[in-house]
Amino acid sequence: MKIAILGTGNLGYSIAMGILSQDNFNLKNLYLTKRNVDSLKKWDKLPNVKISTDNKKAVRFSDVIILAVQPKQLQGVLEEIKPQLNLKRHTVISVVTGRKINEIESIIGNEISIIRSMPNTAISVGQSMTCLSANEKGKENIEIAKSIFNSLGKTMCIEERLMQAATVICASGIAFWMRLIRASTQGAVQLGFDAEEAQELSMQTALGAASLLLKSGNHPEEEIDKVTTPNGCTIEGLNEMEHQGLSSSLIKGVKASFEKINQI
Ligand SMILES: NC(=O)C1=CN([C@@H]2O[C@H](COP(=O)(O)OP(=O)(O)OC[C@H]3O[C@@H](n4cnc5c(N)ncnc54)[C@H](O)[C@@H]3O)[C@@H](O)[C@H]2O)C=CC1
Ligand SMILES: O=C(O)[C@@H]1CCC=N1
Repeated sequence: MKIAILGTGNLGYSIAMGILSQDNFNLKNLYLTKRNVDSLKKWDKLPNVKISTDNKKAVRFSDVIILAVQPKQLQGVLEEIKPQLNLKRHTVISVVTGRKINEIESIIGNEISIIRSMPNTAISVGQSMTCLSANEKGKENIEIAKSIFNSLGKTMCIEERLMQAATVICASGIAFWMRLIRASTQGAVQLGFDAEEAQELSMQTALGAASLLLKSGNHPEEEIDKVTTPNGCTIEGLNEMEHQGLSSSLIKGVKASFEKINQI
């Protein structure tokens, strides 16, 4: 696969990290662009990686174009690369928050494959949850996007109207879960563990909880029932957390994030 990432900032960098660290990724060339390429220099020596500020050149040398710039930068980049786009050859994948497929089509047309995608930063370690939607032409090439993002985690094809919600749950969700892990770590320190041990305990326990649900297919409450000994310490802690608004604050946070994303 010949892939270009236009705008290799936080998210673009994470995607590049993921692609370059997966041994089984079918990569021929990876073209990375950004305005100041200094932070990408360490990859310049890799034989299949090219670093540049030149978006047009990156498009000419690639088949899959991943757009990873800020929302306000997208229009300029699309206008710049439009003359280089080949309707048969190129698949354009946008990971830009809040920019709809029809906005992209209004600049580069609807005869080219356009896939709107929302990965999260766990893509750098091959564990992203990535949602995908495509325009009519893009539906023919959705397998290309799936093969890229399935190599870097899991994918789900969704209706485009749900893309903002998916962004909150999966992309912002990484930050939400980090805070929960940090809070649990702080609790463990208060109970006597040193900071490093506390974080390891919290991280592995979070991974174990998610793995239990993934492997068993069970509802979280079914697993909670197995842990909550009657009159025991788990239900005592859980009920106190709920009295303090744990579930309610998470749901309100998700809603606030969703309201904000609709203003971006
Ligand atoms: N799914 C997720 O987990 C996340 C998604 N995002 C979304 O991803 C997009 C990028 O966000 P970040 O990576 O945080 O932004 P960023 O500002 O770190 O990266 C954007 C990059 O684009 C480059 N750039 C700007 N104009 C350019 C141009 N004309 N040609 C080539 N490169 C250009 C900049 O130099 C910068 O390196 C945004 O739409 C953001 O909302 C951001 C963070 C996390
Ligand atoms: O915070 C944001 O607006 C972006 C979109 C999802 C993750 N980061």
